[in-house]
Amino acid sequence: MSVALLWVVSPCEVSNGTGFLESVREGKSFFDSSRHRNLVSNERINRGGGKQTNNGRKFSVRSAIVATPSGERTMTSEQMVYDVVLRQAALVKRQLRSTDELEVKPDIPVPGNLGLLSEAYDRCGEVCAEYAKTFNLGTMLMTPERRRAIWAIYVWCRRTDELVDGPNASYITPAALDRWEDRLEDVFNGRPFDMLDGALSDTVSNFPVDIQPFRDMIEGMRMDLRKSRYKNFDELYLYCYYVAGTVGLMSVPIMGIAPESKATTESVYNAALALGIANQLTNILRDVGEDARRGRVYLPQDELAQAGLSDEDIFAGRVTDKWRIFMKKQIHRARKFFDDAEKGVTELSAASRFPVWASLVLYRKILDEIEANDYNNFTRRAYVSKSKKLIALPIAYAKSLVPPTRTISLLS
Ligand SMILES: CC(C)=CCC/C(C)=C/CC/C(C)=C/CC/C(C)=C/[C@@H]1[C@@H](COP(=O)(O)OP(=O)(O)O)[C@]1(C)CC/C=C(\C)CC/C=C(\C)CCC=C(C)C
Ligand SMILES: [Mn+2]
Repeated sequence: MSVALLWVVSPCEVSNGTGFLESVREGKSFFDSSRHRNLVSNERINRGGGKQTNNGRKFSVRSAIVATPSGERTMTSEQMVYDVVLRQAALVKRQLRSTDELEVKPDIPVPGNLGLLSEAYDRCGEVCAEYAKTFNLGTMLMTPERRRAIWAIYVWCRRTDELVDGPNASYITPAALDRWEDRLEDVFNGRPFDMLDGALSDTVSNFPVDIQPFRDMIEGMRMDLRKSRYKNFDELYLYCYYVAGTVGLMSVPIMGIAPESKATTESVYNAALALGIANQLTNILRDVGEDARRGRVYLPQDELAQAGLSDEDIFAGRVTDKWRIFMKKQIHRARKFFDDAEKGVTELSAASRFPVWASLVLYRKILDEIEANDYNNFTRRAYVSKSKKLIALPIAYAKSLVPPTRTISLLS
């Protein structure tokens, strides 16, 4: 049945006594206030209006963890995450290889609802334009169907991130995140709660997007609530997958792999995953000081200790030689993930390559800026100036014109 139709009389709205118009109003009010407003109407998720499950949490990559009787894991985070990559790649392979050939189902023209759906997408576009200007500009080259689908996913990710990072973060509990996950299930079942969810419902009914990366992003937010230290890189990798690698897996089914590409689907998904990991590692390296002021240290504890450093050094914010050597290694690792990602961007459909190259080139430059700041990421925020962005964008555009590999790829 049409998403738009279910949207009007959705069981969750009925059971909550909230009507369609109220949901729409929620979506609208979302745009009324300025940058640091509450992106999610937390009312419903906070007050427990959502469906309850018998056993609390349901699925996530955690369920794929193989544990010994003593509770130890027998797989690395990378192996666990690879299962999700294979699952998403298989879903896409079952459909057509490229969304160029993918039949985008037309919205069922229910009078009055078509306009609402397109209004919902427009609102997603507005959020995207406000929060991610350069990226939004890049999406302008994509086909309208893909562009609006990416907007809808962007908005869901942004709202999810805002739950733990936004103005209402201190009220967010694991139970609230469970309800946000129930709401996600409703989105995938064609029962969106508000108009922004409605756009996502429509997107996931048109493109071969698996729900698992979405669930996993919520799992990353749970992790942020319960954890402020990471024992080693394996633990950090899992966190980075949850909050950012997932974005790569959500985006590729929309962006599409070029029909002429001979790269394997898995290799493209691996590259997408790598870009998410690279971005998040960069984000962590940029925000060391800011995170420390919130009592958080994302850097692997064992690597800090090996470098002769501890949390105290980070809280004190001293840029010492030990710190510089440590940071050089961390930056080197992040760059390797960017290198892995680069191998896959060229395989994407032509119009999708530019926004990805643009975001890759600009995010990667943050690492150069950390170096230029002599590794002071305690009190100086590394950022890419407008002029540097202006120089980088034509380079990204030129890269996007390089056609995909035409021979069977050996990309891992
Ligand atoms: C073309 C493109 C970049 C598409 C992605 C669009 C999209 C759906 C973005 C969602 C981003 C988002 C809101 C994620 C929520 C979690 C989060 C905030 C992660 C951090 C992003 C940086 O944001 P910011 O600097 O604002 O962080 P603060 O919250 O302020 O701390 C992340 C670091 C991760 C973002 C991850 C990506 C953009 C992954 C991109 C990967 C692809 C698009 C796959 C490309 C395909 C190949 C084959 C390489
Ligand atoms: Mn954030």
